[in-house]
Amino acid sequence: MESEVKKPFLIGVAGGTASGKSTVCKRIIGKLGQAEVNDQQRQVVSISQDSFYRELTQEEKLRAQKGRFNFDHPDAFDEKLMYTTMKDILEGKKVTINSYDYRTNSICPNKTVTIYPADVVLFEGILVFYFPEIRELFHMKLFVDTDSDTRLARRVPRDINERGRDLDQVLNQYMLFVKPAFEEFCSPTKKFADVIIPRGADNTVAIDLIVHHINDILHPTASLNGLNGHSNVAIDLIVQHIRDFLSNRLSLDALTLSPTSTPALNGAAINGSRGKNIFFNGDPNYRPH
Ligand SMILES: Nc1ncnc2c1ncn2[C@@H]1O[C@H](COP(=O)(O)OP(=O)(O)O)[C@@H](O)[C@H]1O
Ligand SMILES: O=c1ccn([C@@H]2O[C@H](COP(=O)(O)O)[C@@H](O)[C@H]2O)c(=O)[nH]1
Repeated sequence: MESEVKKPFLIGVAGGTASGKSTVCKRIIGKLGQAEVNDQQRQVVSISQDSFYRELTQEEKLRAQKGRFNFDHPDAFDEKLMYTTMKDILEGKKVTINSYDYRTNSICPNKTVTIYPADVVLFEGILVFYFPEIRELFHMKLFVDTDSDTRLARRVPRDINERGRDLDQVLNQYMLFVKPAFEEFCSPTKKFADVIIPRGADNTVAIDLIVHHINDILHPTASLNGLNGHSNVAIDLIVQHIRDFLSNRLSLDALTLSPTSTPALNGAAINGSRGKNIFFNGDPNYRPH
């Protein structure tokens, strides 16, 4: 008998550099109890767009070493490889992806990672919503929206401590490429997101809502509300939030649905009991910042 093919629910997680994309993915995986599960058994896996940086020419490598190569431009990625890999994942195939080395600005030779078929796959990166064909593959799109001061303040120590850079290099690269490319290519893709997560992993309400949603996908029979995880993400999450809220017997007064949460849901916001906002982006023109 043929074994069952796992066709996963694919979630895109976009956001500027150091916005907290990988931390959000780790937090989701941890809350789903998947962090300690071995690679072959995992139901929820995360893949970074960094694995799809293309190989540089010799001339580009020399520029990269001087901080003069634009790693924030869409051309820095192998779009075709990203697309075929995501298609294979969606067909339930086992795939092999590259490991990327920031210190050498290149793919690690002889080091790949096997991604086994899973129920939920998170694909995170600065430009995961940029390429239309890839964008259309996602069942759910999240945008981690952290202000640029915070992102720069995080990127500087990270690049110095973990990516082998010095302060001048990090700041030059940021001013020359990272900031302009964020404004031109990354930030405009926020409008494609189903859910915008202000403050990334600090936003526990948003993370909990997303975890609930994924749990419903992983355990459909356990779902209290019979929601369809592939359809209206914003409405599903709001309904779940209200159900949880009521079942936890918290004060109804603390929950305020924004006036924009009309049936049309053109950019609804929930103000949670701890004053944490989650934006459900139904409106392409909606911008929290
Ligand atoms: N909510 C947070 N509070 C404090 N530091 C954070 C938070 N989220 C991420 N970081 C730190 O900021 C840096 C970038 O986070 P990361 O999740 O790798 O961002 P991205 O994947 O968007 O580049 C890391 O050093 C991480 O530990
Ligand atoms: O060789 C490289 C490749 C990429 N970068 C920078 O990395 C970030 C994307 O990674 P995040 O984890 O989302 O921050 C991008 O802004 C590139 O500038 C690099 O410096 N060197």
